[in-house]
Amino acid sequence: MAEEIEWWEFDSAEEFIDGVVGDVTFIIESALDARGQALVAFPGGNTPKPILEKLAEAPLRWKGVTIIPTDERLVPVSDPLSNVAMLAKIFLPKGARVLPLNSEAADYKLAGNAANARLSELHWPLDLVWLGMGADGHTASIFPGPDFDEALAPAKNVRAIGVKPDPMPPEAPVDRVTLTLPAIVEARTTMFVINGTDKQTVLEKAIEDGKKSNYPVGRVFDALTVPVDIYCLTS
Ligand SMILES: O=C(O)[C@H](O)[C@@H](O)[C@H](O)[C@H](O)COP(=O)(O)O
Repeated sequence: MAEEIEWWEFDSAEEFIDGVVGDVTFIIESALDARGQALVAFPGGNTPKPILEKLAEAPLRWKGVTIIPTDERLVPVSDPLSNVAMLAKIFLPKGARVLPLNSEAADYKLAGNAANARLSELHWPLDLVWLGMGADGHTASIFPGPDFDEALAPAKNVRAIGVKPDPMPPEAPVDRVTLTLPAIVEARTTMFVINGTDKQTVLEKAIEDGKKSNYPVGRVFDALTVPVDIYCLTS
């Protein structure tokens, strides 16, 4: 279980955005200073969009930054559900490198294998994994279903796998590729950014239940060893 969990609650969207942007900027800047490059994973969904747009205005040396999605919905990049399309649109103009997890692979398992091969060429671990959470307690694309156990305990050095959620999440009912639990927990820093008191209640329960949790996010918390910051917009 994460040794230290710090909750940051905001009732103003502006302060929530500024709070997350300030901390992510600091983490990227520190990685650039220490290693000359930064490797970060950003989530998809709706909550991060205005935060990412503000983050892109930060005066960072974006050319040294590689960004991957924490997970990807297996849709064409022209689809509004595409996570990498959102990241590419915001950060490619800044000169950052944005790497996709999706591919033209024939099925979701092959797409996972292709993503994993691509990721193996990066300098691990991640400097930052920024995670979102669905109201159903999924995080990244770690969902209940046939791939759940593999996402939590994949073969050695497997950082991404294909996932078929069961049940499918109504907001984006498609197959996915996700970072695996080991790829997430080895990150130098971890943050969760969530929106709404319903999600806050789910996350509190998941953390309390840990290993016994029915929520994927509870299983992730149980495995985390670094301090975790949770940013929550409560209004
Ligand atoms: O589905 C994805 O692509 C995600 O990366 C996912 O884990 C997301 O963070 C949550 O579903 C929350 O999404 P919202 O912020 O849109 O509620």
